[in-house]
Amino acid sequence: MAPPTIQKFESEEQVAVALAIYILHLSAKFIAANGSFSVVLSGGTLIDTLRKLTEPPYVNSIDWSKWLIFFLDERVVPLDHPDSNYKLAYDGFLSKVPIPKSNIYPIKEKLSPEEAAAEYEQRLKHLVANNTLKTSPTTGFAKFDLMLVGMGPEGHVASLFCWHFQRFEKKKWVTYITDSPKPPPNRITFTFPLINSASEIAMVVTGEDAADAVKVALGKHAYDYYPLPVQKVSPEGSLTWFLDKEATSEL
Ligand SMILES: O=C(O)[C@H](O)[C@@H](O)[C@H](O)[C@H](O)COP(=O)(O)O
Repeated sequence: MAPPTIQKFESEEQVAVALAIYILHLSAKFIAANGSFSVVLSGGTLIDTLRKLTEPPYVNSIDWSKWLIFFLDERVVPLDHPDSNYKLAYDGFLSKVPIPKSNIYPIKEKLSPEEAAAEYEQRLKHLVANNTLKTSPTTGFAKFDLMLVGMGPEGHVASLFCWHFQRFEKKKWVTYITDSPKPPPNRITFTFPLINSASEIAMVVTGEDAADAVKVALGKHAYDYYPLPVQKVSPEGSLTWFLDKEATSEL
């Protein structure tokens, strides 16, 4: 992988603008090349940081009909539950842009975490088989155009946490956790091999809660210790960090 691009901004507002411009360009590039743009969303504060995309001039400059939306991790709750990442994304972003409903891929309800993970993985494999999604020629995993990844204060990404075995998964595309240290406990999550097969990953990290983990991941001692989950994000394509001043305050 090429070294990551690290973009630091004075404020979260500036991160939101820069992220909108970055996504706008990628959307145009991938749609011109393939006729579609596959985007994977995290939960958390990322959804609010996408708000500029729902406003002029960005909202009118994107061919939303070509977007495909997936979820990097999801809480195993009904889709209208306050803990649902789908609900968070729908209320804060998806309901404000004209992406066709059939292009949005939430988890299936009323399944156990294990069943929900297996079902999502099967659906992704089906979308690869019918050429809706691309495949990485090197890994054989699905190759998403863009993953928008947030980071927790202790360095987790997706629902891949420190001291939990899911972060070591090598074969599955999607796995599950029933004792997530961040509530709620039942979740499904993309695995690192699937995450790292992506063309583009944006690590979007704002706020002072993230400063310690940013220092570990990007500071001069980054490789002296056992890596945080965020340090395992290393895509075949490009990795771009979007950071505000608070998140970089310990660097
Ligand atoms: O289910 C979730 O909570 C998320 O998908 C999770 O992986 C999130 O991206 C990070 O925890 C960062 O969250 P914050 O941006 O809110 O700190």
